[in-house]
Amino acid sequence: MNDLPRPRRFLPSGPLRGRIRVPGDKSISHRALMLGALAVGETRASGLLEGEDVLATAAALRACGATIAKQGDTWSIHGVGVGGLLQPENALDMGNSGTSTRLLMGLFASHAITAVLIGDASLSKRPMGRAIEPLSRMGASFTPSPGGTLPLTMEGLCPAVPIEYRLPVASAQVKSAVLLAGLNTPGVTTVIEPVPTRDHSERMLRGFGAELEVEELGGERVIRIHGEAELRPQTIEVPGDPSSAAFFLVAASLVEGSDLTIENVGLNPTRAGLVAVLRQMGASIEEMDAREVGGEPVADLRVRHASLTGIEVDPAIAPSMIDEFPVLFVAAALAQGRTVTRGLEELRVKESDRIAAMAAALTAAGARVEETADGLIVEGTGGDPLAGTGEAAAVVTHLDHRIAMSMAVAGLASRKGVEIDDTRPIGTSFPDFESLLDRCQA
Ligand SMILES: O=C(O)C1=C[C@@H](OP(=O)(O)O)[C@@H](O)[C@H](O)C1
Ligand SMILES: C=C(OP(=O)(O)O)C(=O)O
Repeated sequence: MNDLPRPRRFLPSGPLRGRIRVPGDKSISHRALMLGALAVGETRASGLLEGEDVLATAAALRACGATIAKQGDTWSIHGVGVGGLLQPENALDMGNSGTSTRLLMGLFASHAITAVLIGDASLSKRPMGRAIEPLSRMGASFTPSPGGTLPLTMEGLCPAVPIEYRLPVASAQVKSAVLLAGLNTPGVTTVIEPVPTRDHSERMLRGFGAELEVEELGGERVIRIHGEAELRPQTIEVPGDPSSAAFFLVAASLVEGSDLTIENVGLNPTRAGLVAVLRQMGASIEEMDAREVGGEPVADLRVRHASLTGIEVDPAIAPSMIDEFPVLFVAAALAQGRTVTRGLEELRVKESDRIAAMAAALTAAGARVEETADGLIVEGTGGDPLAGTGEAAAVVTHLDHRIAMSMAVAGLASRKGVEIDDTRPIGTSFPDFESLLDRCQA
């Protein structure tokens, strides 16, 4: 990130129209690089997200011996083989990325290497204990900063010890960390998921040839990975990121006259919660040309302006739209009536405390919002633009890309605009967000 904050005012918008493509899925991009780095031979990935978070993963894997380079539109990854990661010489900078940190902790845990992980001010506040706990049981040792945060030093163990681990929090990052550690661990490593979370790791591990079984047992998902795996290099096409498409789905729903098609959006059921919730609120979202890309369901989404109505969001759907709540709160702020969300404690340990940050930001923008311990209650305007007192509402983003983009969308549906204190964090997941938004308003 450059040194100086980059503020921007997002002004009331005319209709959003045309056809756009959002960049590649962030979760899938991280995993493509990691599994490519563990396969012997060349993996090729197209559509890879070139956001700062994914580039942090690429840099860390290079420091551990993988060769990763872009050739034209395709990324080429020459892996070192499972068990072949080298000791990095310097501290690995994870930037703003929780996914890079926790998944790489998993990879390193079963390699005989020592690694130092550092991150930015936001990442350095986030809890790493959730990954440290199971990985310690597998034999890795960790020296985190007080509170279980970065910077931390870790030492992997080879051979590590296989475990059976029931996830105490619904976290795809923790699940993936244990599965990735299991790749280089003798025997079978088992993760039990009481609540299903995104399953990109499972899909891609299988795609690379790992022996992995998923069983439904008494309402839980039991995932078993057979260790000392050999991964075969793959050609991967990364679908568009539904978490990035989310901002445009809400923006086009809110702004009158909009008719926008977002091409090639990943619609894995463990990620598609927002589409279902917006439809429940009355949104007009049509799925066209449903197909499979890179082992993931994908469609083009046509979204047209519609009047939204507030709902009670079922907490069970939360994991499948966990990163989309900030922008859902914006949709709720413009809907008719009250929207109630619950069961969202996890939002408090993302890049920022997303419940508190969105409550403050939306209140500044003139919305009526009540913060609870585990969610927000939002009284919508019934479609009237958000009107704060005085000039454009000033919003603090706390180094959180999703707060910045959500409040940019709020600006489009406001009377006087919304002033974001810093747009730089957007580059972590969606570098061309602003230019795409400008383009479809033209
Ligand atoms: O596994 C992943 O790629 C992710 C899992 C989620 O985090 P948690 O595992 O902390 O819920 C999500 O919020 C994050 O953006 C990406
Ligand atoms: C929570 C997020 O990412 P991460 O945990 O990888 O920082 C996100 O992208 O919203």
